Amino acid sequence: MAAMTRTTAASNSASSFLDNYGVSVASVKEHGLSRRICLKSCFSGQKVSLWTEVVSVKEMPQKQKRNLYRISCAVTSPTEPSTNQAVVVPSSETTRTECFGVFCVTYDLKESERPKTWAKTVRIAVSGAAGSISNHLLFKLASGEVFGQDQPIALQLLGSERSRSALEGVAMELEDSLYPLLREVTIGIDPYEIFQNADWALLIGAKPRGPGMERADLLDINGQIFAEQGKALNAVASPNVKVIVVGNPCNTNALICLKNAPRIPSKNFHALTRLDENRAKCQLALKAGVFYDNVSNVTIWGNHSTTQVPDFLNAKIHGLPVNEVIADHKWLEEEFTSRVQKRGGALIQKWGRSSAASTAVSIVDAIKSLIIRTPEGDWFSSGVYAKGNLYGISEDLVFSLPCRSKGDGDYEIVGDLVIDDYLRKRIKKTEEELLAEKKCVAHLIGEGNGFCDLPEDTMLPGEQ
Ligand SMILES: NC(=O)C1=CN([C@@H]2O[C@H](COP(=O)(O)OP(=O)(O)OC[C@H]3O[C@@H](n4cnc5c(N)ncnc54)[C@H](OP(=O)(O)O)[C@@H]3O)[C@@H](O)[C@H]2O)C=CC1
Ligand SMILES: O=C([O-])CC(=O)C(=O)O
Repeated sequence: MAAMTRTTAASNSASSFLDNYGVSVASVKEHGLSRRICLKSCFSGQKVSLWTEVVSVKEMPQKQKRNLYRISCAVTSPTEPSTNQAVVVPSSETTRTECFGVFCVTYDLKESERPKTWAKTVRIAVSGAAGSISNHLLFKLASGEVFGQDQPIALQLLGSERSRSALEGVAMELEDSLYPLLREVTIGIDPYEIFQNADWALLIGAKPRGPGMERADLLDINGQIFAEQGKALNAVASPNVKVIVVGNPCNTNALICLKNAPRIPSKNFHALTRLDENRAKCQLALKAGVFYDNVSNVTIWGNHSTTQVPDFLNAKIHGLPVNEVIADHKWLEEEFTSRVQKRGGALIQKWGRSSAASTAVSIVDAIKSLIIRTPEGDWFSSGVYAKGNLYGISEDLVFSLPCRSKGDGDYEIVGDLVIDDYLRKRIKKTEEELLAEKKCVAHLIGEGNGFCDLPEDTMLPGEQ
């Protein structure tokens, strides 16, 4: 693997020194006469701020047909200034996972510019990275808008043979954007490599439903992608990785993914229903004639499909129940619900393609909801593993529910919403749909043979 390298234990104390501080050499790449060294992480501990840079690379005599490089790393800290050396052995096989272009060089700030407080790099794996949603999302992630302006980012981008060239194009645009927080970009087609040590996995890539394709076929084709990716996450991602599944049908894909990743807590898997919540807030604001930041407590129940249940009963405008602000109850029960359910399709009719920018924004919202404390009394919607919910919903599903977070990446399900007959009937319907989808993919979640008997009106929001 040309891009994979390791430091030899026999070299000297440098590799263990580097390891101790969370720094390792990720790759050595030849560019004409020069060699670019990719450091795996720039680490800042709580007690000492460290800075690492490769100051020289010297080719050593060939041994067993491999090049050895002696890399001198200057590692300095306020308390422990030191210079060490490590020997790096690039292996001879070739892989398609590699650090990209400018991201293979050491990030090199002047002493006076070195931030004192930067945290350990957050590793974000993104699948479907050359697709439309990613084209908006990646730049938001790299800019610091999501994780904060003192948080270095590594983007690990998963594509396929199909998108290989486009993926390089994406990485070139990231290069040209000169984001100071973006320390690494790796691109590749093997989830076992791209998901290595991922702290977040944003699973966007999925096959769109083609003309004449049955939903059952879509469930099976995409289910296989998510089963494989679940296995890869299980094998190589951070044990506490947070996974947001966007690729449709996202609830069932998320269920497949978590069932194939037993090492990772099921709680860490989400299906994106935040776009639906945002759409619902917008419609309520429009009807009430208020700006949308006055709308809160909006829940999307169930599946990201046209059976989803946008909840106006528990929602609030200006802190008041929606029912008290919008007198037109017929509109709420009929038009509002259907508008939110079909908003994706309405947009496709206008644009000629499905929501990409607003989906990227909603992924950002979904991440922020987990890393920032939920405002007192409010909640957000996410498709989560429905274990321990207080609403009598089948446990073994990924179901959109009201959630609240302390901002530590974790969340709890909010258990005290009012469910009236109107809501109950509709929640039942979306639950039945998810149970039917689950039966279709039984073969992908270790529950025997898949058998598909889907309700006729099962659709994605973008289908009409
Ligand atoms: N949950 C939600 O709220 C929303 C979900 N979505 C869903 O997100 C997904 C991505 O949307 P978007 O980025 O607009 O789509 P694009 O078509 O622009 O990109 C999708 C990517 O999926 C990958 N892919 C994986 N397997 C296949 C396959 N068998 N055939 C074709 N492409 C494949 C492709 O990348 P590669 O070749 O690199 O694998 C492609 O770049 C879709 O499933 C869409 O339905 C969209 C909007 C909202
Ligand atoms: O159906 C689609 O692919 C798009 C989608 O999920 C949405 O707009 O909510």
